[in-house]
Amino acid sequence: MCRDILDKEAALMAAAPIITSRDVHLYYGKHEALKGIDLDFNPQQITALIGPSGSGKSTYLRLLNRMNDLIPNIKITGDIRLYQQDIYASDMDIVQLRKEVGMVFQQPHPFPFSIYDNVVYGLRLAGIKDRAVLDQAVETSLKAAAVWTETKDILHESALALSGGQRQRVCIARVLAVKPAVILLDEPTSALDPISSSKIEQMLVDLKKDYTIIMVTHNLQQAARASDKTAFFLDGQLVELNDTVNFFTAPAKKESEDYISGRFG
Ligand SMILES: Nc1ncnc2c1ncn2[C@@H]1O[C@H](COP(=O)(O)OP(=O)(O)OP(=O)(O)O)[C@@H](O)[C@H]1O
Repeated sequence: MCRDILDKEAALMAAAPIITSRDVHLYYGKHEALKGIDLDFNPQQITALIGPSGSGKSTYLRLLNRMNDLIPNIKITGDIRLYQQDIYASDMDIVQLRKEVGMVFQQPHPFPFSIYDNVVYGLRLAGIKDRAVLDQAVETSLKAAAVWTETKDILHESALALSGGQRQRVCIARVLAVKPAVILLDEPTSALDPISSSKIEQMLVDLKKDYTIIMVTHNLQQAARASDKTAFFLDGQLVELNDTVNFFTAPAKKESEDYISGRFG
């Protein structure tokens, strides 16, 4: 779908945003959790979504690959586009959308299969059976996710036997294997120890040359170290989107300054 309509390379060369969102509102029943979000995401950048608990970061992130769709009593208005295509259009192929916009969750939960079978899961779903193609995808994806060295000799052992940090990197490899354009991460390191967290952080920085990365994080140091742009959410609104360096050194809004200096949240 999307790639056929607007060439990905052209979008990259023009540095046009890959995802645009305009006046996005989301209601859980009567509760307005997002109150008119305008936010774009550029290729080859990491954008950190930060803000206090309940400010709407995860809700917004999940909108970008329609993970909220099955929640009862939900109402979404506004316009969200991937490669200029309305992802909430009635003819949107959601399987294809989720291939383009992959998601990594907070808890590192691989499937209860081998490491190999985890990584090729999406490819097999897409009908790919050629062993050489699958083998190559496993190696490339595990290398890109910085977990190849630890797993190359145990590919056919259970992914559940790995440490939390290794499991999370296998989950990231599983997403990378289907070659998405965008990777969404919802607090990907909050369940991990500092060493595992920093490996994942470094890996994301290495990956950004090939992806658009959008990450919810509560860790302000992580946002400051790893992201190019920071989007600060408060009470369902986007208070400020800024270059990360500017956000943390000279925020444009008083609420941002209060948040990063620990005055609330
Ligand atoms: N499935 C749901 N049903 C009803 N209300 C929800 C649901 N998910 C989130 N909310 C509400 O929407 C608001 C935003 O929640 P959301 O989880 O997006 O915030 P967040 O900024 O990601 O918070 P946290 O940092 O704690 O994860 C909150 O008031 C929350 O209670």
